[in-house]
Amino acid sequence: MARCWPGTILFSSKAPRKLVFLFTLSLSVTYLFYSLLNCYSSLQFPLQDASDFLQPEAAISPTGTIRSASLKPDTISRSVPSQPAPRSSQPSPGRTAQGKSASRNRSSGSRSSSRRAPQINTSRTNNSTKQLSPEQPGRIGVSSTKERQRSLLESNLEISTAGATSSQSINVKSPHVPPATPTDNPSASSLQSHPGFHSANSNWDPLSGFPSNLSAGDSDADIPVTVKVVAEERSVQSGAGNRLRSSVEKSSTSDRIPVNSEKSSTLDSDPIHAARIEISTVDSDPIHSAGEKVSRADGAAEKRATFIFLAQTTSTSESVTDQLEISGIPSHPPAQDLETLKAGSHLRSSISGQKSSILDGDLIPKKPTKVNISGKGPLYPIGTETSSEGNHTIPTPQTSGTWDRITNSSRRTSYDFTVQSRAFPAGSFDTKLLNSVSSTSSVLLSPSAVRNTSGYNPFPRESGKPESAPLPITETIYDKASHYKQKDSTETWETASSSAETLISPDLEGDEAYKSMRSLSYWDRTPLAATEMIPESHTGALEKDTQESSTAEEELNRRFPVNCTPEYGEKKLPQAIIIGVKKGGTRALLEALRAHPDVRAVGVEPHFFDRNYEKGLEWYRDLMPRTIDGQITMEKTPSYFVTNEAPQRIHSMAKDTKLIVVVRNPVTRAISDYTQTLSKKPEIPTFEVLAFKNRTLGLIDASWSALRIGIYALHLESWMQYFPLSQILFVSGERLISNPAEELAKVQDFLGLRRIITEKYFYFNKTKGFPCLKKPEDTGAPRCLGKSKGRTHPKIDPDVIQRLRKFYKPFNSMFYQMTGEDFQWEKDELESWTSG
Ligand SMILES: Nc1ncnc2c1ncn2[C@@H]1O[C@H](COP(=O)(O)OS(=O)(=O)O)[C@@H](OP(=O)(O)O)[C@H]1O
Repeated sequence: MARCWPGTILFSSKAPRKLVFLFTLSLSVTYLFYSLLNCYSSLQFPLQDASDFLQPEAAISPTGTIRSASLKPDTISRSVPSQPAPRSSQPSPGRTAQGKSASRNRSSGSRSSSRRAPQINTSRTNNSTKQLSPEQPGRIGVSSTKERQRSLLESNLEISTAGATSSQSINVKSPHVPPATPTDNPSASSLQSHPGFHSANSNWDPLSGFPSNLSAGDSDADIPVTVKVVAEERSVQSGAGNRLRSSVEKSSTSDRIPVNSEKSSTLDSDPIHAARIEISTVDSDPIHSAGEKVSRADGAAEKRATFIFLAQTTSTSESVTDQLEISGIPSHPPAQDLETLKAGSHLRSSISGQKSSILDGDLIPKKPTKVNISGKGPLYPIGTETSSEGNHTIPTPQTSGTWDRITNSSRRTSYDFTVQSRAFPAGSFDTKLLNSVSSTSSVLLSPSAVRNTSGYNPFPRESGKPESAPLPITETIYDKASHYKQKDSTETWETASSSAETLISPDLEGDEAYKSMRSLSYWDRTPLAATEMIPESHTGALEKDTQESSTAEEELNRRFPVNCTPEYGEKKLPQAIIIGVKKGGTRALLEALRAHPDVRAVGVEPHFFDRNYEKGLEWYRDLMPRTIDGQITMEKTPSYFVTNEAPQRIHSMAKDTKLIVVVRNPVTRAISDYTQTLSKKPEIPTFEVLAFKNRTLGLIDASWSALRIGIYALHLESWMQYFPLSQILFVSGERLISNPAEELAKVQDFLGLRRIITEKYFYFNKTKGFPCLKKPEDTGAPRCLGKSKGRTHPKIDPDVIQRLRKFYKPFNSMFYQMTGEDFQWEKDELESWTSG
């Protein structure tokens, strides 16, 4: 071997010295050249290590084209054969098999981003080559890594022109992408710790929220589900010069399609900037084909789609906070596609993935951070007799981060997540609990209804006059309130009667009502602090939705403002919130609590977590009354209970917030809800008409908000994903009327308050037909709630009531199991049914 080396020959032979010198020189020059080359390349690609989580960026239009302002149309139209992707990026057979196995135990760590990175094969001819450099105008998601450039070189890039604006349509091949499994899913633990669920199912799938010991059912379950994902990146900056740019890509195991364009703006004049991106599999590629279908051994099936969302914030400011909210909205397909899904099938979707960011700046080390993202949608019963639409959001914990001391720096974040929808055919549940839910096969919950209470129109049909005559429903409850401590009837009647009169002021509507925003409690007429009144600037934010708002707000607006603000204490965010349910008795409870010296509550419903969230926590805090040490701040907004975003939002405000839900027989609650709407819109159709999709077939319209709100088990599930049950108190709306002191004792204990509001505080007012509040030792006048509380309900067809009872029965029993408490609504109904 040594003999073959030219140097050996050179030195062994009697070569001239000049030749030896030349040989040595050439070796040195070569070495020097390679050293310099090496040095240059490391200067060129200093962020190579960041390539793990940075995706190749492109200015992506909604139609799937890449825009680059610097490209000239005449130079970019071409199509080139693809070249093989590098071996490291090819899906290995093993990995593909792994993906198809639908293993739910896959760790998120197994999803290396290098595998996720799209392999883009590009071909270039002559001057057609377009370097997709970060600095190009109109570009997003900057990544100048060597890895990225290699990807681009190896990509299959189809470049075409589109009118005056140059654009490239990108056809990116992606390797197999197995979805991540969240390592920490709070929903799983809350479900598992729940007594009802725990006893019925020892093993719960943390991702799907289904029992993992499902028995096999129909294996032909298809999942005709489309998915829309809304990702929103916000940057809150403290100085000028911030810019936020975002782009998004959708990918699946089989392809990767850019679906949305850059959003970019400077934040100088727009301190809270939001880049909102909607990705939909519907537009170009339904999940049928884009997503991967996985047949499962337990008879269920699932589809997945993976999305990548890139965001970049460039900053010259001192500090930046950025937040991301993702919600997946799986939607059911048109009714005809649903035929494959048998009645009793269930659908559930989840979202899981990771947020990875890197800070890139002079003062900041390039250290990637990773945050897991996960969320789970509600359990959806699906039947063949359903509406043509249906979707639901998947509540996803908001991720946020703050970066400080930034000068000319940028943060690049990639969100890589998988939306997974799983359908479980009828009969695949072997638990009594879920079978009872499956039996309500004619129910499909309407998407818009579930997603957004305020925007939902509960009366979409032809209007008509209600046919039924009024019937005072509350009477039956009072007849049963045998242990109720009544005051001397004559005295009470007169006092309460006049008291009630003084509470009823002339009707004020709209602006007028808001201008006269009052904060005086119904029961406690001690003048409230001015701070309890909504500031003028806030009133616009509390605009009423006449169909969905509670009347409490309206009535509060009729009170006279009293300006005697105690200037001591401070405004705090609420530590306890009455989150529901509408028409459950929430006002009665709050007003009773306000008589407690250690409770301070805002009189109106702030609707912060459903309608005014974008106004920020400071706005919310400002609505609150001042408190001193030892006092708790409260508010009530009953619509929170049915607002999908509310649990996550309240959790992100303070995860130890105490939640109170006043629940009431869902049938009576629905009638009460309807009565409220009827009082404002007498022209609406009858209850009987609105309650059915098809009355002949007996199909209940569960998308009607008045009925949907009463499916407590469904809504509670969303809350259990964020809060342990020990943090939620369920108050019986019926007992709040029949024995308010007892319910108040429970509430005070739950809130850690002294038991001050006792039976001495209440008396039953026969005229009002409800308990009213009095001060202990008979000081002060008795106070009853206003006339919008305890309305006379219209008489409803008994057959309709019967059908509704049947409809709610399985949901009620599920709710009893979830809460560990039997609210006895079936028993109440039976009694009122037989006695009536
Ligand atoms: N003490 C007392 N006085 C009057 N009304 C009482 C009381 N306690 C509970 N209730 C019941 O409260 C029902 C209204 O519930 P909410 O206050 O939650 O309604 S709202 O959502 O705020 O609009 C209201 O419903 P309707 O009877 O249908 O009007 C009452 O039944």
